[in-house]
Amino acid sequence: MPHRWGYGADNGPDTWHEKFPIANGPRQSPIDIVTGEAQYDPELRPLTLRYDPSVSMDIINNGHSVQVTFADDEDTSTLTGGPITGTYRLKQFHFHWGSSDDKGSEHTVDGKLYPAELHLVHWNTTYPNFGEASSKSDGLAVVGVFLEIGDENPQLQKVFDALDVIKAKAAQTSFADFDPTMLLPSTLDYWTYDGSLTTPPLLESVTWIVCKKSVSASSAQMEKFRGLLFSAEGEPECYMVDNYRPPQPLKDRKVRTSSK
Ligand SMILES: Cc1cc(C)cc(S(N)(=O)=O)c1
Ligand SMILES: [Zn+2]
Repeated sequence: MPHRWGYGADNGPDTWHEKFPIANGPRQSPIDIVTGEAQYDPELRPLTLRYDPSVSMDIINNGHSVQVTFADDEDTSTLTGGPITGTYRLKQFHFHWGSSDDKGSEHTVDGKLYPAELHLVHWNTTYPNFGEASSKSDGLAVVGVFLEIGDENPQLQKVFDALDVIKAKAAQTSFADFDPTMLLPSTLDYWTYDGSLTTPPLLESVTWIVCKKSVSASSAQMEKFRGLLFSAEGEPECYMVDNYRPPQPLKDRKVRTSSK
């Protein structure tokens, strides 16, 4: 059985470079966002996120995260504006979280870790499909939203309620009529930089758009993420926690901000 990548001691982020040498590439993600060094760019436009709940399909435990997938054969749910040109189509969203509330996000802000991070993944429709786009330098755009411990989040509760039936790796269930707009913060000011997928194959094809404002989740809701398993049915149980890559070197990149 191939030695699959993961987040454990013997297959975690520090080992990924062995099979995916791009792990040490020039535009890897996530990064620590140093707010004082982010450059305000007046040419950055507001984000336009137009999501249609009718194209949400199912929710899956993919062995690395919990992911909600969308039908992406038309421009039904799109990202335009912001730092990108053209139209990017929503493909899926997923989360990264910790084993406790003091860690879990992938991006950090002035060294601060959040308990979780939502990633809304979009692909550039100048390419024929997600697979083709994922290998192009301008192929993907991922909107990151931090989760903070606070009031229970009724919109997120629909995601948490589905987790009981997808506990093990490869489990999935239908997840229709979900509007991811409800997961977004009230204002969409953002930082943006050129980066990569944060898990293998770590392709350097992502324009990252990290929202400055976070959304809330209660500690009890966060605990539900931690009941998921990395392991499949019939395998020794391994709880899905700490599925985040730590910040990577900024190297020759600048982070821009949409607001002063
Ligand atoms: C492997 C991978 C695939 C996708 C679509 C998105 C990511 S991430 N965590 O960079 O948003 C990783
Ligand atoms: Zn992610």
